[in-house]
Formats: sequence, structure tokens, C-alpha cells
Amino acid sequence: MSQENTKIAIEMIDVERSFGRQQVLKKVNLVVREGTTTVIVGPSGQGKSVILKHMLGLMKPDSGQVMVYGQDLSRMNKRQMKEVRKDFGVLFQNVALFDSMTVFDNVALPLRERTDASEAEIRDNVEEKLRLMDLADMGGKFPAQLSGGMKKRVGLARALVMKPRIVFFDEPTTGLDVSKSNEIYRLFHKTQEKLKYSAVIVSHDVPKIFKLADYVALIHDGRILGNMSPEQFQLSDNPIIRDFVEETMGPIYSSEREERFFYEKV
Ligand SMILES: Nc1ncnc2c1ncn2[C@@H]1O[C@H](COP(=O)(O)OP(=O)(O)OP(=O)(O)O)[C@@H](O)[C@H]1O
Repeated sequence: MSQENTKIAIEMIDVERSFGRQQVLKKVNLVVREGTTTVIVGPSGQGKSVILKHMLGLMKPDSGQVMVYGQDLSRMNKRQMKEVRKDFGVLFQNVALFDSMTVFDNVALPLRERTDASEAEIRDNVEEKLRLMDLADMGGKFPAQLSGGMKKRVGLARALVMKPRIVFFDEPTTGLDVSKSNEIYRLFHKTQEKLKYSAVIVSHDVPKIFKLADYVALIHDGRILGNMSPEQFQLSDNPIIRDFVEETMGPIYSSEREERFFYEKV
């Protein structure tokens, strides 16, 4: 759904952030368009997770702005921030399920903590999300009884249960084998089609992750390069992007680009 004229969900403007003497973000400018998937790539330790934390309002910039639907996060008080976060879903690498709670209760938790929904409404919503994740019969299980892939799917169900407008994924397939990763990507695609959320994904899974991306942004030396379609990114003349593409993908053949549409057919 790459459309230049879609609304802007998130905009980082000249964001700078240091930790001690280490400046991790040096004027980061990045736009996330509504309903699209933006993938942030780059070598380890460059600041991808730091960018996500700024978008989530978990870190504040030293200077610059992080706008969510036109509102500056750093000007918000706690109550406003809480409201904005209702629109966020998060799936981080360590899914962090509560071991003492069933799958159902884990997925229901945000609804119980942050809404006034009745138990009947909660049941309908949670069961719908579990069905979407192919976990319809798993509500009564405990996390220890699940495989790594299933846990991620429970995490995805929980991330989606509040009907978020924006979902953040930090390395969503870490620790999974190829087929389980593909399963997560397939479910991501299916749920995004159905629920129409905007997605920001941090991933090392290049080139596979490009198949899901509308936009690919590379972080390099504290700045964002690219934020363009995967096709444009792979053909970019920028020498830094070109080096990254060659290091992570090798030579590009047109058939690989066509593979992107695989996920749209499943
Ligand atoms: N809370 C913090 N305090 C001090 N330094 C931090 C903090 N958070 C991040 N950093 C530093 O910022 C840099 C970027 O970290 P970040 O986790 O964003 O990298 P990344 O690109 O996500 O890496 P990876 O791909 O390995 O997950 C690192 O040098 C890290 O040590």
C-alpha cells in the first residue's frame, strides 16, 4: 500500500539523542505513513531500538520532535501519553508473557487494565484475535506449554487486542527457525490486511523483511538514509545504501523482487 499521499502516523524531526558522550541519534528524520509498513534496518548498535523507544515515548530526545498524528510526544503530560499509547501495539523480541497466566488472560490483560470492556466483550475480542493467530484452542494453556513460535503468536494477539493504529515490532522473529519466521510474517500480513494498522519493524532479517516493507529506512551514523520502497532501496545510487544492500543481499535479480508478492497471495 505505498501511497505518498497517505496521512502521516509518525514523524521524527531532527531528533538528537546522546548517552553520555556517545551521540547515537544525530538529526534523525523519519516519516511513517499511515497504513504502511516501515522497516528500519542497519548494523547492530546503530540505534534502531533507540528510535523505536523514542516513537513509543519511552525515551525523550535531547532535541528535535517526535510527532504522533501531529502531536509532539515530548509536550504531552502523563494522561495524554496514556491516551496516545492506547493506539500502540508492541511486539518485542522477548515476548514477555506472564507465566502464571493462561494464554487467554495474557491476551486479555491490556483490555482489563486499560479499558472498561465487559467480560463478554473481552471474550469476543480475545477469541477473535486467537482465531486470527491460529490459536483458537490454546486459550487455556500456559506459556510454558507453548513453542517459541506460538509464544510470538500470543504476543502478536496481545499487541493487536486493543485495535492499535500503529504496531511496533522489534526483531519479531528472533530465535525462530525459517518456517516459524515465515509463519509470523504470514500472520503479520494477514492481520495488517484485516486490521489496517501502520507498522514499524526493526529487523536484521534482510532481504526477507523487504517482502513485507512498503518503505525501507537504513540507520547509518545516527542518521536515516532511504525510507523508500524496497525496490528503490535495492537500486539506490547512494553508496552507503549500496554497500548495505551488497553486504546483506549480494547481487539483486529481478525474480527476487517479485518474491515480495508471495506474502500477498498466502
Ligand atoms: N539506556 C541506554 N543507556 C546507554 N546507552 C544506551 C542506552 N540505550 C541504548 N544505548 C546505546 O545506544 C546504541 C544503540 O543501541 P540500540 O539498542 O538502539 O542499537 P540497535 O541498532 O537496535 O542494535 P541491535 O541491532 O544490536 O539491536 C548502543 O551503543 C547502545 O549501547
